[in-house]
Amino acid sequence: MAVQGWLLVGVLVLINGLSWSEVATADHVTSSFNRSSFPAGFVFGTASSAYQYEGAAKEGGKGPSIWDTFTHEHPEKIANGSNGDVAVDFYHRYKEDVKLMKFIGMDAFRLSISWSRVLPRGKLSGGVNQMGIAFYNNLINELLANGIQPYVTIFHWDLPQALEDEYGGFLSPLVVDDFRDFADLCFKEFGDRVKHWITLNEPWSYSYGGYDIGVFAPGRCSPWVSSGCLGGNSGTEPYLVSHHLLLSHAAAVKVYKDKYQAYQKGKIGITLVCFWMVPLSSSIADKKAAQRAIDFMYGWFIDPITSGDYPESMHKLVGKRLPKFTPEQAELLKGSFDFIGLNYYIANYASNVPSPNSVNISYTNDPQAVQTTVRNGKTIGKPTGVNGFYMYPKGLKDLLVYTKEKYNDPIIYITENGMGDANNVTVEQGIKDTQRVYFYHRHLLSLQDAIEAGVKVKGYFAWSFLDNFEWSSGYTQRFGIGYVDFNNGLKRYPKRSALWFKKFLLK
Ligand SMILES: N=C(CCCS[C@@H]1CC(=O)N(Cc2ccccc2)C1=O)N[C@@H]1O[C@H](CO[C@@H]2OC[C@@H](O)[C@H](O)[C@H]2O)[C@@H](O)[C@H](O)[C@H]1O
Repeated sequence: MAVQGWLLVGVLVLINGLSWSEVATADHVTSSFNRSSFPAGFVFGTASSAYQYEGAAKEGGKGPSIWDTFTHEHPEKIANGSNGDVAVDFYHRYKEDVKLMKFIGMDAFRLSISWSRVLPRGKLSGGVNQMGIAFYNNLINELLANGIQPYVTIFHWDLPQALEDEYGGFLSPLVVDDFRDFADLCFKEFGDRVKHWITLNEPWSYSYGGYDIGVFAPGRCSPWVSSGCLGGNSGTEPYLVSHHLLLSHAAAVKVYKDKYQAYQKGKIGITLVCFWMVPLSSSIADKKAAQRAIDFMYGWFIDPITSGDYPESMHKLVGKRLPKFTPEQAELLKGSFDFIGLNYYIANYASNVPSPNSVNISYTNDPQAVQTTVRNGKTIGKPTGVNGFYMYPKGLKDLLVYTKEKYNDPIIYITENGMGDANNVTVEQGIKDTQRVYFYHRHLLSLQDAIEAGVKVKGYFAWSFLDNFEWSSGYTQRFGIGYVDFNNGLKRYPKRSALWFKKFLLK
């Protein structure tokens, strides 16, 4: 749908008996809360990832990724057996979509590079796919031509299948040099225009999803966790994979700082995810359990890149199963970022597990903390369209203040924040996402509180720009501020939330 279409929809909102102020009021927005409520230069954007958006899975010289393999070989692991073969066809429609981002008034767009689109065989020695390089150059140039800054994630889980086949991907230390070479290629080809780099998206999710519970590619876990896993050990492999993810991150940062940053003058960081953890009771045991839950989800990664080692609680509870950094690796990791990217979605209650499971050893069981969402019959927040996900805006501020106080007051970008709707209503109903407007309004108020508390947050990215392929949920959940009609040519429509952002972002 061209921009004119979105403009028309905007006008229709007015004609449809709802003036801006009525829409605004109806959508919990006061005209006093808007872009100017944030520091000058604060960046507002939306986020995406290659496998969830691009489609063209076998086009333009792209090689297979583990997500292409996982969705095709194990459709039972994805809702409705769907996949990212076409996704939302961003590969072909990016120019139209960039115009829509401009229509909304976004300052930036977060995208990821498909490793196997630029290096089909995963390694430099396997050859660079110039059509892949051209796609990302065209996309970056289109964004810049429309006044939108590209924030680029180098790895958003879509490992080339060739590297999984050759040495087990991130289970092997061999991945570090190949990731370093991939990152180097990205810096060389795009770094003259890309000034914000994110090495990894949510290493926690890649390890936990792919190797502890096996719901994500490559679908590994212990047999007692799930009979559907394709081999694996939930007590050891998540720790090995995260170790190699961290070493890969550090290697890429070193290359950027040694070879490019001085003259390209960009910044580099990593995106981590953390649920805020609320002790289920005021007992010391539950307060300690909440801290352990944060250590095992967030400290697992932010501790090594700030102190050069894993959290003490992980050493204590994981023991010999936790890999060790050499002194040289620790030095490479310490301070390996200019900013921290943080993805925030939900909070959970955490409570102590009094009798640890010594038989079923896994990453999930190691923290001896169980996460729930109900206390005294009341859920932790308002429900969303995603089972088990409840709104907890205060957790965003709490997580930010925790990071400021515990990790030496780093520069932070919120690189993802959003909520999902169930994909079970008509288009007309789906675009009236007043709950999402409420979600964003409340979370931006919480973000404003964090900034007022002195947290150095420099930007905020809504997940997501468009409804897209939501991993194991396929297309059954909609996270976009832009609606995609999967049953009618992937047409795009602005949701109420997109129009709310347009008003919020007016300069
Ligand atoms: N999806 C994740 C993390 C998945 C961790 S592995 C396992 C699978 C899963 O859905 N969840 C729950 C979850 C979801 C979101 C964040 C953390 C944890 C898991 O813990 N993170 C960000 O969340 C965004 C929203 O994810 C959806 O969250 C609800 C899920 O039901 C749905 O499958 C997932 O795509 C993704 O689109 C982004 O690509 C990704 O960076």
